Amino acid sequence: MKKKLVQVSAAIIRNEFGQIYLTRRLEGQDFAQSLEFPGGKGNEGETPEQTLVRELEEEIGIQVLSAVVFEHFLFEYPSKIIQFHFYLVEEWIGEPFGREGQEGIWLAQNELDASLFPPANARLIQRLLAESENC
Ligand SMILES: Nc1nc2c([nH]c(=O)n2[C@@H]2O[C@H](COP(=O)(O)OP(=O)(O)OP(=O)(O)O)[C@@H](O)[C@H]2O)c(=O)[nH]1
Ligand SMILES: [Mg+2]
Repeated sequence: MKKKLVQVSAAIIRNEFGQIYLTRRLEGQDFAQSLEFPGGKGNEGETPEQTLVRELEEEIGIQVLSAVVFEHFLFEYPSKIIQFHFYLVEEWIGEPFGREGQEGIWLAQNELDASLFPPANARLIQRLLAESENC
């Protein structure tokens, strides 16, 4: 059967100290306990940016003021293909917290570890690590 194509928007939320806000996926979700960039699946008729703004409000209670495209890419999982829309978010209102009960942490960009994330994130994390060497 043809795999379903799922649209997902997620954010690299970076503060003035070069730290990134990550959440831990909950039991019952795929990749439970993995770290993730907050975000989620698009609803019918939404643009990727609208999805991002809605998901960040729902999941971590912040209002996005600016989101810059970081990378769009496709990743094939055994059961589906995900079209990812990653944004860099450096301006927002509110203090992020796990609104759905998920743990949230701030981690220095140069301390990201791909082994703690779902496989789709590996290349993105490599890029963030490489870019953090220039800071
Ligand atoms: N948010 C997010 N999802 C990711 C990342 N990496 C990655 O493979 N994914 C996958 O992308 C999909 C995102 O869906 P999600 O579970 O966050 O969706 P959602 O917030 O709309 O939740 P729901 O489906 O429970 O309503 C999942 O299959 C998840 O495993 C990531 O860094 N952030
Ligand atoms: Mg989500």
